[in-house]
Amino acid sequence: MPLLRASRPKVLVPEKLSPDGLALLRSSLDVHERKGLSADELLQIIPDYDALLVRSETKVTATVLRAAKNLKVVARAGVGVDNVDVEEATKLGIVVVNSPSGNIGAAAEHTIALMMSMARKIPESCASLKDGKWERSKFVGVEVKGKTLSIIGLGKVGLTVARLAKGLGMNVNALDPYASPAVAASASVALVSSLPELLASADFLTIHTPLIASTRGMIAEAELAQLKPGARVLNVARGGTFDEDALLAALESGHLSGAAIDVFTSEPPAPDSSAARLIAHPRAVVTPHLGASTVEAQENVSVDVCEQVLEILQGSLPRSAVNAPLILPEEYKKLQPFVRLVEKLGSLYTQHYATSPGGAMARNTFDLIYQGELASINNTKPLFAALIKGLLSPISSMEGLNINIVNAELVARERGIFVSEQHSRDPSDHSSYSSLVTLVARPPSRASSRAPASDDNSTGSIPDQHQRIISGTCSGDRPLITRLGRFEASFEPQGTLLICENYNSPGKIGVVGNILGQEGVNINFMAVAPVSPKLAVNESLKEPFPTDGSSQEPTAKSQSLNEALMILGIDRGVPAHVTAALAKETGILSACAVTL
Ligand SMILES: NC(=O)C1=CN([C@@H]2O[C@H](COP(=O)(O)OP(=O)(O)OC[C@H]3O[C@@H](n4cnc5c(N)ncnc54)[C@H](O)[C@@H]3O)[C@@H](O)[C@H]2O)C=CC1
Ligand SMILES: O=C(O)C(=O)COP(=O)(O)O
Repeated sequence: MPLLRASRPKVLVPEKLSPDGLALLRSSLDVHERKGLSADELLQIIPDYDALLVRSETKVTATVLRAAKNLKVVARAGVGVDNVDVEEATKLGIVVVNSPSGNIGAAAEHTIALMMSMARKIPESCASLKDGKWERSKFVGVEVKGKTLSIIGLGKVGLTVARLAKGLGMNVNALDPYASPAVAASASVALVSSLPELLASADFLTIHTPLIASTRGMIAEAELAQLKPGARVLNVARGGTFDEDALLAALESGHLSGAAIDVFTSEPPAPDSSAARLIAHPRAVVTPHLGASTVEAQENVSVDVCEQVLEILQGSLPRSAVNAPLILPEEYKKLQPFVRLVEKLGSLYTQHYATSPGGAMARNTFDLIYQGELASINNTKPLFAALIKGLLSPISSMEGLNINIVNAELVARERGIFVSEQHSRDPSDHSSYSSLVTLVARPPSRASSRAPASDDNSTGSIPDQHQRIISGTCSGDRPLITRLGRFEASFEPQGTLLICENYNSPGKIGVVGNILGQEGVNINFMAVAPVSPKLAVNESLKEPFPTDGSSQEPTAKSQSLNEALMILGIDRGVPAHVTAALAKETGILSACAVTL
């Protein structure tokens, strides 16, 4: 049974986040806002937390992540994740999510605001006037209309800047190896194929790429020299894309008329650094990383990542995981209930077959068969991950095991679990259900005689009844178990369930009810699952019912149409001695409690 932590999951928020998102968390999580933590303090307290919510200031290093024993998610309330060691998070199975579009408009508008401020010398004329001066001739600017704005990186922010600049009457060209020509054309942006070509045409140059290997130091001395004398540059993306020494030199030499900078290599910049001298330069317009700092953007990103934190802590798919396989929104909608279902199949398997008394013989090779509409989904990685999580979480402490789409394959490999995923489009296989998922645990002899996770049985037909098989479907969003071993079932895999295999004769419900009553256990619902006629063993193998009142584990020979499963939803877990006592009752073959 999973080891549950007594307290509510804890979320650490070491930076200023909009309260709109945090309010979503407070009803189910403990939210601790701890602004101004030092790196050491963060390291000290991080082991306590299940989720960490950051903006750009907190450095989520490998050391922090390794110390974060309970951490399931790092949520970046913004776009850039360069302050998070995503590779280490991936290794540790920690999901990193961001808000890929919540602050795009804000960053683009800030870029335009800086461009206009620089063109019309707003900051310095404002400061002069506040200083009591009236210096009209000193602050003659330039117009942007008819000028060329050159954009490096025509992604979400770059494209929004392009559209705004077109509205100002600018000519816009862009360099981006991954930009769609159709999208660029629709925004009247001319795509150029080389950086020298882009630089040569720029009156204003702006960069909107992430800080990655190919963009670090991208605009250095040689590139600045290729700009027209008097050109102006902007950086609202990331410090480090421009070489700050070279930028300072180009301003000081007068080659550049201006630089507008929102982001710096080190934030806040060290007092004697080039960045600090850039900030002090009279022709630099600077802001302290304010691109995303609007009320609207902060609400957007806060709500976006807080929703994802909730989703992840509830075991659902995050919509914007940075370190997980991409899943299309329409697939997400279709897959989500099945992710829950498959996790339940795995957990039910482990608790019912692998860890229940008499079921200890572990099997590690599984078929996971998708039938019906589900068979047409190609990206089933979330389902695979859900299975691994379901199989393993009942036998691992929740603290130690943090399985998700990021690390599921690695964990499965390490544990020697092999899963062969099969897609069956044969309509006869899933009868009345629009989609059906079946988990088959292969018997050890067959499992060991084949290569792991290859795909024999590729037709998806269900193997024989001697295997441990669980099938399920979704009714709307509700998962439903439709088959458990030989039994045709229909129950929701939710809460604590007592599963008794018994001879289908009168009085069994009363016997079980009595024993549970003595333990003070309430029964919330009951379902009976008969043997499916299709799945019953050949009648010739059938043995007579025991007459001595003893009950035994069912063998292949004793399996018959006269057996049934009784599934009771109960209000608490039952100790092992109760299931043992139940299994000793006449006509009850086995009893097992599972928590799903
Ligand atoms: N100052 C601030 O407060 C904010 C800064 N940002 C930053 O803006 C940047 C852009 O964000 P988004 O537009 O959302 O990202 P995005 O991923 O939508 O776009 C980035 C674009 O850069 C292109 N790119 C990557 N490497 C390139 C290269 N070597 N040469 C040319 N193009 C290249 C990509 O193909 C992509 O189209 C990020 O660094 C982000 O962190 C975003 C929001 C606020
Ligand atoms: O979203 C981004 O990439 C940003 O740079 C915004 O940073 P911030 O959340 O304002 O610290």
